[in-house]
Amino acid sequence: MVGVSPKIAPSMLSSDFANLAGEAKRMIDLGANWLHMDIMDGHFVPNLTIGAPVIESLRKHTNAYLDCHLMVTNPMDYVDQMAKAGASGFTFHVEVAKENWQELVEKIKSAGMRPGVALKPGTPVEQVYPLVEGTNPVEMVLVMTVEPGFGGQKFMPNMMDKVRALRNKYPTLDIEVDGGLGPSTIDAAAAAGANCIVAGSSVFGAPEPGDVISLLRASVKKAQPST
Ligand SMILES: O=C(CO)[C@@H](O)[C@H](O)COP(=O)(O)O
Repeated sequence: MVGVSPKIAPSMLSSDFANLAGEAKRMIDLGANWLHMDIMDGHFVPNLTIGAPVIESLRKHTNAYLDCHLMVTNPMDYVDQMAKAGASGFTFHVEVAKENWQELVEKIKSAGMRPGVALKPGTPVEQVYPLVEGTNPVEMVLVMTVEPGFGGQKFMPNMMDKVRALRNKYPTLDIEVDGGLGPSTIDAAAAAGANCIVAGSSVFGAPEPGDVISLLRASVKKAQPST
């Protein structure tokens, strides 16, 4: 397997939102590569979290890569505001972009963000292939390993078939997994080929979050020895 570098991205959904800047700094100081930001609209998923104003506030306190996962029904409406707010990555859901993903990817890139596509557990992996292979491809695929909407859910091991299929087809693609990742599930995800690891409750709920971040990274490195 060609090496793709590990990116450990604590999900800030599990952080203390009242102290977001402090929590972000704590995660970066403990070795996180990215900060994973869950944007929800209360429609695509049955939960509401943060939007561009909070990203804009956080951006004043950190230079970190803000890996934004848009769990929204109309991602196109969010591109300009997220770029202006300081988002680094913009990952939209394939389920709501079947008609306009080419225009959407173009717009995300033009706005200076890195495009990614996410898929829910019930969505066949084949649906994202055209987005990875197009002339204007996405740069990351996010395989949801829980139903999107809430932290603290149980990892779905059968999603590893999707990760394996993606890694076999695309040796250098960034493949992210999100939901239920922690010390007991990381080895399965890493062995399947995931290199970008989102982890919320396992990091923020640990007595030593830095140890969990290190363990997640070590597992990805072990599975991909050339990184
Ligand atoms: O996108 C989501 C939930 O929709 C995730 O980013 C969760 O926040 C991950 O939390 P844990 O499962 O790691 O607690």
